[in-house]
Amino acid sequence: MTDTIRYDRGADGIVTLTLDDPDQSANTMNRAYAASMSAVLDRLEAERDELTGVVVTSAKQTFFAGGDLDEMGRATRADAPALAELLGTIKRDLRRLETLGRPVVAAINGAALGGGLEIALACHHRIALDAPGSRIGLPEVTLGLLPGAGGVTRTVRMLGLAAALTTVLLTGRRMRPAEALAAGLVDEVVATDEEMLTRAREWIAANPHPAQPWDRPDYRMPGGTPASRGLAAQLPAYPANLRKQLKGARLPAPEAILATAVEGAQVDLETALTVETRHLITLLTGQIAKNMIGAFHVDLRAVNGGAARPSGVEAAAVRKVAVLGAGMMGAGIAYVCAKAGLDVVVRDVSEEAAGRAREHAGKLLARAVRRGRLGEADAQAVLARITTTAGLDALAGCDAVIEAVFEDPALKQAVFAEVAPVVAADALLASNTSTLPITGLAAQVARPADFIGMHFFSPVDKMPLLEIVVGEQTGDVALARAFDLGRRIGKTPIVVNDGRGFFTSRVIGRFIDEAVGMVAEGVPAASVEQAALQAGYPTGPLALADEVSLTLIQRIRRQFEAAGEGFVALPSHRLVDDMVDRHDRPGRAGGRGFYDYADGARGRLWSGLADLATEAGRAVPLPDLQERMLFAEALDALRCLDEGVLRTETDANIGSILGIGFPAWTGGVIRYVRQYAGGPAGFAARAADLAARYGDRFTPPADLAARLAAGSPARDGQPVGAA
Ligand SMILES: NC(=O)c1ccc[n+]([C@@H]2O[C@H](COP(=O)([O-])OP(=O)(O)OC[C@H]3O[C@@H](n4cnc5c(N)ncnc54)[C@H](O)[C@@H]3O)[C@@H](O)[C@H]2O)c1
Repeated sequence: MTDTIRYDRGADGIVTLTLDDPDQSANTMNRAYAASMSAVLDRLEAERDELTGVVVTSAKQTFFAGGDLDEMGRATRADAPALAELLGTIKRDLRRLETLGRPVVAAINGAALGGGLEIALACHHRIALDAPGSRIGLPEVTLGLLPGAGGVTRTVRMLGLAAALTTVLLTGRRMRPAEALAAGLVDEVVATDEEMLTRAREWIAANPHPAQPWDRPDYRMPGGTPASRGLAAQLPAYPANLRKQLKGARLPAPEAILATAVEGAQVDLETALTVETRHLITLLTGQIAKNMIGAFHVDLRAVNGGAARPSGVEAAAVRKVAVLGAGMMGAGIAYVCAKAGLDVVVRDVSEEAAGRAREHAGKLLARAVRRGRLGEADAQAVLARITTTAGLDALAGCDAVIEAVFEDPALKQAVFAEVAPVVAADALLASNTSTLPITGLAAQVARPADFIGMHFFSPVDKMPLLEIVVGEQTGDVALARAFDLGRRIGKTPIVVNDGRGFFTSRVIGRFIDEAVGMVAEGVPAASVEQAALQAGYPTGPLALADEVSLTLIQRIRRQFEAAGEGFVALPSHRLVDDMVDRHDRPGRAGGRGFYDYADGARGRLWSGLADLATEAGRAVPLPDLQERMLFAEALDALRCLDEGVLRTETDANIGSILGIGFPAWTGGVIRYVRQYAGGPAGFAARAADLAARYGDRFTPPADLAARLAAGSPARDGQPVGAA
């Protein structure tokens, strides 16, 4: 088997273990690692008397990437014994390392996430290099897993139960080295490689006989053990607090992490490590970890790697961006572009209006400086890259235009006509419209091949998705350029074909329609909101509708109706009209919508809602409430695939989770169809059942099961949304 760890013993008796898997771009906890680590430990133990200490470091850009997700993502119940054995070997060797009787220092030269940090936790001292992009943490929970190479066991013993759970294990936070230091995960942060190795040697010299805290006779768990009086009094509240944090959603990984931590804190270290393995294997062989690994490891890598970028197309890199409109979106787009090192010129109707983009950037930058994420000089440099104007001259030389004026086709066309003669002759022309078809907008533009949709999400600095919309005349160079620009500013770009609302705005509309429709039927609004949160949606649909604004929802629907194009009247339309036209409840910005708002904060659901329903207090079972929302979106996503709006399932899955809050446990909207109990056929049967009860919009595509049959994964878990 490949040797993945180099062993070098210096004249000073210090052994440097260099993690360097020759077959992979990053080190992972695969079988080759396990075999190499066993061999290394045999040798360390044999040479112990001649050794001064050990430094563990890596030859890769990242220190160590973590578990072998490709293998873990395929695990079935039949693989459980082999997995348990592999985990057992990995943990036994890390235990041998920390009980070697010689000082062991982790020289963390890059990202140490998951397995990487778990190796470092088995060292006596951790020094992290403050490398750009370096992140430290245990993000397993975000993949539906738990840290199973000692990560739960050691963080609980190092930080205490409460701190380990709330700062590291349940958040899955990927921390910068300075944050990891503050959280107590590393002991030192240094600026250079040399300093890291010097400090490692110094620490070894000063600590010839170290032991892990938990191996010392006087060890006390920080914050007490579950048996101690203080913690015992708080423990019964933990599951309830977790439920509250998850807004009632039943997610197996956080629950398993809590169980592992509490159980492990009550037993000796060896037993705790076994408890961890047992819980990890349950998660690994279940469906939800597969869904999440599929989305956040496989799909995300494919999308960011350029699966949708036209291959072999050369596209000149964008250097100077014109942003038209300094509203909420324009200001956000200007900020992310400047932050990525691009020059930005923001134009609005007046100097004052345009200036809001700089104010917005100034606020975000000041916050980043306050939080220690950015130096003052760097912040000033970002701000200096943003120029604002009401004129045209400053736009000269821009090689991309991103338009974010009001959602009005005539206005959008007018601003493009104004700026096109001023910017570079081959500048990319992009609109951030959220619903208007790109082909229609391009019709009035001089260079339709360079025209494209770049649909950002609010707030732009936080939301990772970019939906690139290809119009009928959009050329491959424009697509490649938009894609490269998206990656340059740190976004995950999916690529879709044109259509009203494209993919994301259209499908999220079905979620809101279905929820509002249930309120119109007489389902209590609070039940609808709670059902969505328990299904794993990050926000209730009625709160979301208020956020979007009911006036906008009404306007978009009327545009759609006017355009014909297969418009279907829905029960929700009447309710939205009632809210806006008769009761003056336009949504959050207007201070009143489904909720009341005071001083910008969301208050209670409006008490008048029940009076607008056709029936009082309609009882719909919880699984139906949840699946009406999930299915409404999934069925429309399938239609998007049929109509060619969506080009790939991968884009659908990533776009649905990152853009419109489709529950992450599903692994994305099409994976939801595939992994539903009984596979696509089971999904189709349940859709037919919903159609019989609630309306034709749930009728599944006739050949769904056959169409999705290829590559359909075996299903061996239960959907949690209906729990
Ligand atoms: N709000 C969202 O969540 C969201 C999300 C994605 C896309 N969008 C789309 O982004 C666009 C802008 O939305 P927003 O929420 O930022 O709107 P906004 O109302 O906050 O800002 C629009 C800005 O455009 C400016 N403007 C108007 N006419 C102009 C002109 N002739 N030249 C230059 N600037 C002009 C206005 O002064 C205003 O500052 C819309 O097309 C919208 O559909 C919005």
